[in-house]
Formats: sequence, structure tokens, C-alpha cells
Amino acid sequence: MMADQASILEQLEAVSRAFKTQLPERGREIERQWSAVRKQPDDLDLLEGLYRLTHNLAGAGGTFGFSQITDVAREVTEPLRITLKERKVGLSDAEQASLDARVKLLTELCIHPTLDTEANIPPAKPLFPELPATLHSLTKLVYLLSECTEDVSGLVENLQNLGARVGLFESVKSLGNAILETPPAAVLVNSPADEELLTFDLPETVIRPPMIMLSESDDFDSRLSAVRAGMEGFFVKPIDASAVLNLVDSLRPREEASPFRVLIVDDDQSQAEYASIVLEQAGITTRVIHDPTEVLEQLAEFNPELLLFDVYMPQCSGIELAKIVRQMDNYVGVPIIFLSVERERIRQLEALQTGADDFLTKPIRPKELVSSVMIRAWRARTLRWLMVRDSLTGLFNHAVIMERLNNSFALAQRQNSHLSVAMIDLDHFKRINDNYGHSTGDRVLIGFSRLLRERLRESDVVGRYGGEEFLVVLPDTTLEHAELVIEAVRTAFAKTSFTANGALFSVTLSAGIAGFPRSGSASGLLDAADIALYKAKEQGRNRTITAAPQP
Ligand SMILES: Nc1nc2c(ncn2[C@@H]2O[C@H](COP(=O)(O)OP(=O)(O)OP(=O)(O)O)[C@@H](O)[C@H]2O)c(=O)[nH]1
Repeated sequence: MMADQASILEQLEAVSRAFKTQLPERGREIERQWSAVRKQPDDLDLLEGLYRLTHNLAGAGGTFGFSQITDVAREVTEPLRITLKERKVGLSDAEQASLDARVKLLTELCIHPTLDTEANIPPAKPLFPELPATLHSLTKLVYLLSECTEDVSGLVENLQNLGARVGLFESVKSLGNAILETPPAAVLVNSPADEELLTFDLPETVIRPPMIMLSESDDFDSRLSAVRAGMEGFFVKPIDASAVLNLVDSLRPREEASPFRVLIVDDDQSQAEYASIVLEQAGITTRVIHDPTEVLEQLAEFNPELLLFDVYMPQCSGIELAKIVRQMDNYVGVPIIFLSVERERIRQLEALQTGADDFLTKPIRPKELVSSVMIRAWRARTLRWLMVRDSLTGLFNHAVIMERLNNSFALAQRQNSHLSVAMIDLDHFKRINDNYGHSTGDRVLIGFSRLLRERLRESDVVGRYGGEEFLVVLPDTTLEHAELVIEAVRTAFAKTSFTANGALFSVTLSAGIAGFPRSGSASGLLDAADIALYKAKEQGRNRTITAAPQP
């Protein structure tokens, strides 16, 4: 859940204050390091220490509203960088003399810091509008406004069969109150006799949910008045509940998806904390580590969808870290963004050659950081989604459901727990295509997939095995319980009506179920479920058969 804006501002102010409080000590540390360097100008370790201290300041200064510190720190770090990384020799007398004044100015600025007149942080107002928290949890809730509830009882049942929660309202007033209290994913308006019903007002603070018109007639005037009333969808009776819910899905705001996970690796605590707060306030979940050697552990445990690396870190550079990650097959698709004080385009491009995706320069504006992270994380998530999902139904594709079955089986064996598998096939599906057309057949497949997703637990795995055949893997579920669950799916689906060319029809399914420990291998489980499904078909379809125990 997103933190509220006030607390985000407080956190940003706290990090900024902490940075300012530490500045004098950081300045004195640089002073001490510089005098050690002057005594032993050939000692590259001392020089490296000075580089690290000034480099971190160059990044953090501007971030927290001390841009003069950033400017002077950059003037110090650049000659140090060249000396250390390119020449690999100590400082000459002339170089020391030229650096001396700049290091002294830098320490002076740290000991007596002054904020920029227009400090970047803390921001004067919230950076991004906050989303209502309820959008995250109530997407399957739809409200139905109908002057006569009996008119819509069939539709309500169909919507419920497909997994939606339905709130039914007879008056605009009660609907308005309910929207205020719990915003739904959409409001369906059953063709009102009184057009006034279409134009109800909500207080300005309330986000108006998408509205969908359910109309008696398909004439131009009805459509026009629906458009004028701000309706985003228009359906003519008889209403196909699955088509309505498909539209509701497409109208849902993207933000309801689970938050992106970003791993931040930066040895500078204040910088890492700043990036973390900025991203968290935009709804992104972050985890921060200061020691790059912990990255492998965090990759496995946190499973980040994007990596944000500082470039210069003493134990291991961000570039080396990116190379390590890119050598690991599992994480080859995880975007990497560098966040560094480096402004030289050519060196940024060198860093990007590791297979990283973007190079952002510190100090970075919050909005820029959030956009860059969001765009890349979203693209990576979409690509991953497309790779594992069936394009028609959005369920796992054949390869992935098989992989999940094998994983679940191995886990059940290790933990000695129950596991059930159901093979489901829609009955006489060829007839649906033949009678109503292929696109109606597709709509039935989508509707059934929705029903499966909504009716099963989060932990159950649902995939399209092929054509009109589906595979459901139910971890921690006994055969008896799985039978109850699949039977509930079967009866709900049989009661759901679809429409085609104005006609109503329904479809049934047959299912075969098998369970571990009765079946001793993943493929044995699948075969047993398949044989049970075949029996269900043979015995007349529209039924669930449980596999006989194996000898
Ligand atoms: N619309 C649509 N039809 C599909 C899709 N995939 C497979 N089918 C159709 O599903 C039908 C499956 O037919 P059959 O295997 O003969 O089985 P059935 O008609 O369901 O009969 P039983 O399984 O014996 O009850 C075929 O007509 C396929 O063309 C799809 O993605 N969309």
C-alpha cells in the first residue's frame, strides 16, 4: 500500500535534514584525507579514498538542494578520476596545487552549507497525484443501477457466475452513496425510462467510475444519449455478461497491478534512501543495499523487476555488477539503470555496453527517475507476460503450465503435501464455432478463463492446455476438495449464458481430476486426469470424474 503524501514529504525532509547534519563531518573527513594525500601524493589508496568521498558528495549535493557542493565536488573528482583510472600514478606538485584551492572550497561549503534558493528537495507539493487505495483491491466490484431489480436478476447471476461482485441499486442517490464509500470498477446502467437517471452528479473529490449502458434498443438516439451521458460502453439486450466484464477489464486503471519491485544498489546511504523514497511514493516497492556483494542473494530473494545501480562503489563498480547480472540466464531480461554523477556521454555509453538500459545523471529530478524506472519496468513486465501467457485468454500457455505442474509436483513430494490436477474440456465446442462463428467461440473461451481465474485461489495455477482444453493445478488440495471446487466451476459455467446474434446459449464442460499422493509422478498425474476426462466425455459430458487410485 502506498504511504500517504504527508508521510512521504516527512521522510524526504528527514533524509535531507540528515544529509545536511552530516555535511560538516563529511567536509572535515575530506580535509583530513586531502592532507594525508598531500603528505603521500604517490599513495593511490589514499587518492582512491579521496575520490570516493568527493564522488559521493557530487551525487548527493544537488539531490538535497546543495548544487554548489555538487559543482565543486565534480571539479575535484574529475582530475582524480583521470589520475586513478587512466594514468594510475600519484599527483604531481602542479596537480596538487591546482586541486588544493578546490578541495578547500569544497570543505568550506560542507562545513557551512547553504541550501539552493530553489532546493530540489523537499518538494513544496506532492510530486504525483495519489491513487485511491481502493482501486487496488476492488476491481471485480461492479454496481448495477436498475429501476426494477427483477429486470436484471439473470444478468446479476451471470456476472456473479463469472466471478464479479455485484451491487444492485434502485436509485441514483443510493448508488452515489455507495460509490463514495466503495468505488466500483464500473457502473452498469440498465436503460432507464427517465433520462435524468443518466446524468447524476458526484462530489468533485470522487473519481467517477466508468459507466456502461445496457440498452433495450440499438438505435442512433439511444447511442447518442448514452455518449452524451458519458457512457464508456453500450450493450444491447440480451446482455452477454462476459462481454461486459471484458470491457470492464479493459477500462481498469493500470495502477491496480502489483507494484513494480526495484532493487537499489548504492554505497551512499542518503542517495539510496532518496531514490527509495521517491520511487516508493510513486507506488514502487524498493529494496536498498549498500554492499554490492549482496546482490545475488537479493536477486533470488526479492526477485526485482528492475535494478538501479550506482556506478562508482568501492567493493565492485555498478558496471561490473551489471556484467555479473547479465551473465545469469534468469536475470538477463531484468532492466538495469545506472544512476551516477558521470556526465561524459562517451563513458555513459561504455557503461551501457554491459547490456544496461539507461544512464541517469545525479542529481536527478524525482519525476525523471520515476518515469525512467516505470517505463522500463513496465516494458519488461509486459514482455515477460507475453512470453508466458496465452494471447487469447491471458492464462498461462502450454509450456508454462507444464513447468508449473512439474514444480508443484516436486514441491508436494518434498513437503509430502497434497496436490490435485484437473483437466477440463468444453463440451461440443466445435458446434459453438459452427453455429455462432469463431469469434463467439473465442468469447466463450475468454469468459470461461475469467470464471476459472475468479473462482480459484491465487495459489492455484490455471493454464490453457490447448484449444478448448484447460489444466488447473491445485496445490495443497486433496482430491475430494478439488472435486468440490471443480464441480462448483462446472455448475457456475453451465448456468452462464452467452449471446450470439440476439440468441442466448450456454456451454458445459467435462473434467477429469487426479491427485498426488495417489499418482506418483507429474506425468502420471496428468495421464490419470486425462483418462478421467475421457470417461466424463464417454459418460455423457457435463460432469466431473475423479481418477481411480493407482494400483
Ligand atoms: N473459437 C475457437 N475455437 C477453437 C480454438 N481452439 C480450438 N477451437 C475449436 O475447438 C473445437 C474442438 O473440437 P473437438 O476437439 O472436436 O471437440 P468438441 O467439439 O469440443 O467435442 P467434445 O470435446 O468431444 O465434447 C474445434 O472446432 C476447434 O477448432 C480457439 O482458440 N478459438
